[in-house]
Amino acid sequence: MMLNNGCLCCTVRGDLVRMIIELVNTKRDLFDHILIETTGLANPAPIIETFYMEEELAPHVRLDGVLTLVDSKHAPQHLDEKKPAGVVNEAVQQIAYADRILLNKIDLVGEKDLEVLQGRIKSINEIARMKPSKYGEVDLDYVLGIGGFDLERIEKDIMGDKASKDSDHGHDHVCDSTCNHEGHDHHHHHEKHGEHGEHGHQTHSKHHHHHHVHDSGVGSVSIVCEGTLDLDKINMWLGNLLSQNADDIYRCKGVLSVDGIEQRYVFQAVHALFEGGTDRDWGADEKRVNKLVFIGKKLEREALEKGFKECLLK
Ligand SMILES: Nc1nc2c(ncn2[C@@H]2O[C@H](COP(=O)(O)OP(=O)(O)OP(=O)(O)O)[C@@H](O)[C@H]2O)c(=O)[nH]1
Repeated sequence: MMLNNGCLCCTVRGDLVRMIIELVNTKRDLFDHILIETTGLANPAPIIETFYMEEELAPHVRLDGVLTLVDSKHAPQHLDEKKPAGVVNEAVQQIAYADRILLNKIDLVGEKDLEVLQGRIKSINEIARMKPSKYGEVDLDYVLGIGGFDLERIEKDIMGDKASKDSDHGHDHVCDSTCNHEGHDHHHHHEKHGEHGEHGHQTHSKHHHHHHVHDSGVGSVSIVCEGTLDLDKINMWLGNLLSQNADDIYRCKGVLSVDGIEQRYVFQAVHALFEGGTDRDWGADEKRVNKLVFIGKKLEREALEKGFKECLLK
């Protein structure tokens, strides 16, 4: 089925809803997944938002994830395309919203160029998993059943391999990204990254934080900080942050330790659309480490860290 109007926002939303409802009504039980392929120029946000804003869809379908197919050969030139002030180029945007990235046509680029490209992608979207491919050959599991919006998967998504690496290290720091220690304030720009997960964290050991800002102004900021949050303060801070920066915060995910709640509080948001709840209990000996990742435009790490830190119990 084809959506022909080629437009974004509300028009697509209406058409998309009608098309999905039609599929559900005519072919129910005949499909397991629906793949929506956008044009190369599409902003993924209105499509993602459709699944959260259109109540008609909720009983029938749920959004599994956003997969971005990158043409490794031509991506650099698209990422470099300059747009008028305030307009983010589409290639950057499609990477920023992705849960998974398929780095295709790797046979057409050298290893070095591929590494640089991976670094650039990671500087935009630090949490999307990336996989190189030729002719789009990839296990179906990589592209279906992503669970990019599932609250149960938040921790895995935001920490990836880091979760186990960090706990293996047994870090005993109270707070790493919001601490005021001198000398730990390093910024990564990931010019030479390998695969996701091989993030060089061992070398940065204790106090790492990330502040990735791409030329387009789109990047990721993560906060990893042990401590317990005041419920009212974190509620207020996160609520205000997401509503006041609704256009600029594309996606965010987090696991929080909140005073008076025995379970971990997990959340994810797409612009101002927020979804959160408790998941498992904190372990008796488990360090209560808060982890948040923001992907968006004009993110100010210092301000985010400061705001977050003010929500911690003194
Ligand atoms: N060398 C090489 N060629 C590829 C690979 N994947 C696809 N192609 C070729 O690239 C050409 C264009 O395909 P794509 O870039 O995938 O085109 P597309 O973006 O799907 O096209 P539209 O959906 O119509 O925009 C075709 O001839 C493919 O066979 C790859 O991994 N390596």
